[in-house]
Amino acid sequence: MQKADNICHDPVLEIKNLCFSYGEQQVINNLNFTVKERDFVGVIGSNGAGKTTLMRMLVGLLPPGDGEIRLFGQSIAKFKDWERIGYVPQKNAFNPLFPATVREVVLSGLYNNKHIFRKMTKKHKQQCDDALEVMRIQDLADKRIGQLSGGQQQRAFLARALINHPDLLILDEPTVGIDAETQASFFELITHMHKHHHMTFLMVSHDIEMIKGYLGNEPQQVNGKINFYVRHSHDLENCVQTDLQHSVL
Ligand SMILES: Nc1ncnc2c1ncn2[C@@H]1O[C@H](COP(=O)(O)OP(=O)(O)OP(=O)(O)O)[C@@H](O)[C@H]1O
Repeated sequence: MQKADNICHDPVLEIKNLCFSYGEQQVINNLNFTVKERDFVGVIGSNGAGKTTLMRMLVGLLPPGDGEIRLFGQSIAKFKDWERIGYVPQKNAFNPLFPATVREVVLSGLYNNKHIFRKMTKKHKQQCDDALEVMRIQDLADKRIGQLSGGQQQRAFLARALINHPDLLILDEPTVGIDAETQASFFELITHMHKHHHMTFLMVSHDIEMIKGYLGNEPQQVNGKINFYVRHSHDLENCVQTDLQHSVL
């Protein structure tokens, strides 16, 4: 295995003096935090602590309040490379009649708002097939998303987040509402990806045992009610990029 520590420590995300309020209610108060390439960050906190608010700011769905957010070295106000960030939002209960197929859900990950009417090319179709294959859900491609089990749906949403080969993957309580066994295998999948691919992870979870098991017992930082547990890239054995398609998940 090749060791190349020096290429693994660029900051992916820098948060400086960040504050955020909904009206009079202050939710995030003077948050400072840096995530470096290939770190795995677990975000733990009680209900209403502001975790989802923070994630939504980081993916550009909420305008940041006071302070600064930098993504891949660039101020979020100027940041345009949204393909570099994959996002699995909090799971919502699906109406089984929701008309989109798994393939359509995964393909929607290719388009940001500006390109929603972009024509689908052969390359896009191949990217979609690759993401379905990586998540081992090719056989579900033409099923309606609402017909899938909770665990299968989460694989579909993960495939959607991976379709652009993101450098940073943000997951907001990805296993909520899923049985314990499926949760454990989902977590195994994520940690396998962390160890074997050149990706940085930020994951909100209520599963303190799983977070501690992978990231250690003590949070690296506490901000208000939000605790950040971290496993740094330099704790991993190698920093070599691996193509998602060429490893067995
Ligand atoms: N759109 C909104 N408008 C006003 N207040 C909001 C809005 N979204 C969230 N809040 C409030 O902000 C606080 C933080 O909410 P947020 O969803 O970020 O917390 P959380 O840590 O993700 O909680 P949970 O663990 O329950 O998902 C809560 O008090 C919530 O009621």
